Amino acid sequence: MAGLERPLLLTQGDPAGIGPELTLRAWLHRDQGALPPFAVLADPAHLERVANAQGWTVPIVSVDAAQVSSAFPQALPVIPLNAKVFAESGKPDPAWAPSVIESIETAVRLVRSGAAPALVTNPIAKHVLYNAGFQHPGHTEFLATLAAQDGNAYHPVMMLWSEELAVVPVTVHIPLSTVSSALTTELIVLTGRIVARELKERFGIANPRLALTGLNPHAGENGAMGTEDQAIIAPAIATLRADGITASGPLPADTMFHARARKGYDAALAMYHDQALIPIKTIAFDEAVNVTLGLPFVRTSPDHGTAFDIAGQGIARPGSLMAAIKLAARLGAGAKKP
Ligand SMILES: NC(=O)C1=CN([C@@H]2O[C@H](COP(=O)(O)OP(=O)(O)OC[C@H]3O[C@@H](n4cnc5c(N)ncnc54)[C@H](O)[C@@H]3O)[C@@H](O)[C@H]2O)C=CC1
Ligand SMILES: NCC(=O)COP(=O)(O)O
Repeated sequence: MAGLERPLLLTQGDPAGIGPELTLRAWLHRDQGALPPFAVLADPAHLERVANAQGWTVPIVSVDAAQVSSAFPQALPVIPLNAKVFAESGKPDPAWAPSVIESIETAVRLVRSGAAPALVTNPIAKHVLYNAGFQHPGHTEFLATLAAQDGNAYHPVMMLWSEELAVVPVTVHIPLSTVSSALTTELIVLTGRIVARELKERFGIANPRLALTGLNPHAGENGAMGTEDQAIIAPAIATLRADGITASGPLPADTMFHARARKGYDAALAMYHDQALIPIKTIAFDEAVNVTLGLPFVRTSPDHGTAFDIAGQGIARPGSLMAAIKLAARLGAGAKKP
């Protein structure tokens, strides 16, 4: 792929999920998908077992970061983890949590050292990691913690992006019952500023148009169906506009995702996880990409999860992972080497 001088790094994800087989599939589809060179940080023996179980011919080669691009045309380059993995597809086990975490930490270290322009994370199952003591809600927050090792603070923003629609949940992995208390004008303004800045700088949209949902039915029906829309969201929109950002809303969430409405904005900021993710996964499940904004490096991921129900059956579709690889390459092409 033109413009990308360094290879991308993929993390292993949950080794019992569909990440390993999708990574193998992405490499097999590398030419027809016009994918740039990438390596995966994983246990090569585990990947070999997954490939053999499917009867797929995928040569796997252990490399260091400097050898990835030259190895990629002939074999799937793997940067080996210290942790060994004996996972069974479809059978999640917290025993593999150290390998999952090692893969993410190593990928971030390599990206920050300049060895790679971007990372693409394979899906992790949050509850499995929590059972092993993992303290972060998901990748998004963990990556911000790892980034902060440089002494700066980062507010990570989750954006699900596709050609058709981009959505941002302002609150992310919290119980629905706590959304109202977590939602503040400051949080919405901070999120909106990051989205506007990165749509401009990373996605090349000169004047990004943001549309903000309300929280309540009919965006609160003038306060009769809830007060957050007028008391919290409307002032945030006023502040964003005062910043010079094109922002509309609060809009009733039920009518802002149909095809005509989508033409009116570049990103929809929704107030909670499912309000944002249901429309994009309905419209573009096989193409949408999860991209983290607000970090000092590029990170993308497929929109789906570990899909333990189909892992190891060879039927998982690689479209979203391949889209994540392509978007990482596009955004990473502009990333400066430290
Ligand atoms: N970026 C990440 O690390 C993400 C991780 N997750 C994690 O994944 C786990 C499972 O989450 P679920 O809600 O069940 O969502 P999921 O996306 O894993 O699965 C939902 C449904 O979609 C199907 N599906 C998913 N990806 C597919 C693919 N590539 N091809 C064909 N079918 C596919 C599955 O078989 C399942 O029926 C959770 O523990 C969650 O934490 C979920 C979303 C993103
Ligand atoms: N539903 C999206 C999701 O769970 C992705 O989370 P993250 O692991 O990318 O933070």
